[in-house]
Amino acid sequence: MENSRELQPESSPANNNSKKKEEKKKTASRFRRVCVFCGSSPGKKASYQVAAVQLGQQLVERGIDLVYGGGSVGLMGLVSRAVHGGGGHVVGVVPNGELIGETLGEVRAVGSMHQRKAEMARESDAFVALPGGYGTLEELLEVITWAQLRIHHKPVGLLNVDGYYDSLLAFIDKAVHEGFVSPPARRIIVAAPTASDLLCKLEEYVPPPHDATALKLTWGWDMSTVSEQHAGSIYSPKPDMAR
Ligand SMILES: C/C(=C\CNc1ncnc2c1ncn2[C@@H]1O[C@H](COP(=O)(O)O)[C@@H](O)[C@H]1O)CO
Repeated sequence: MENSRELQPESSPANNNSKKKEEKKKTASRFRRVCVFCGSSPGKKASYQVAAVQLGQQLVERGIDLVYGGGSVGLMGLVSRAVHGGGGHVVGVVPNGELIGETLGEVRAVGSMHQRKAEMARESDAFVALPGGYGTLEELLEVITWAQLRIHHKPVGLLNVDGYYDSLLAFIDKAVHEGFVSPPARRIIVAAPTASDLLCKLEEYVPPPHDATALKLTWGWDMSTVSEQHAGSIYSPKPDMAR
């Protein structure tokens, strides 16, 4: 006997509703904004550039805004154009007076490079690093260090395109082995080879437990405005903990 679902015409309201539900399920994210660190150069392999575009497309598909350093060059340009071109919202955080070339979406001017990193971190619910150079590594390691110090509890993802970050991950494993990084702190870094896999892992991320000796620091600025902006934000620690 034919069941009722099979009897529904393609465009029936019942089918449309279930399609909408399916779409919502596929795109729902716990993140409002994700900060992306990536090369101001495109890199030599096409796979790095493809990954930047795919990450942008994944953000749009999941309804997540992009926060980034505001540049239009290299992988930065590719990911921001993918988000903006796909109808997503882009927030570029740029130090006053810095030459950034073409700008897309919302541009936030800050007073210095240090303020830029703080603003990008503060405005985001999670971080993703694509392949990049010194600037990318510095930004990545800073948010990892801030997570270790419990300044924030947001997930940090490494998009390990074509094994670009294998040697960094091996080095960090060595640092654990040699007693300079604790095993729980190693778990701060979430790595995956594709944007889709990485975002799925970040959605499920649970901050590691902290050892009793770990420092508990604050952001170091007045958080009142930010707390209001981020009311109901994910990973908000208990009131007695630093945000
Ligand atoms: C307009 C020109 C260069 C623009 N360069 C940058 N614009 C914005 N943000 C940048 C730029 N260079 C570095 N950053 C930040 O560091 C990361 C990339 O550094 P990397 O050394 O290339 O890995 C990136 O996430 C930015 O936040 C002149 O051509």
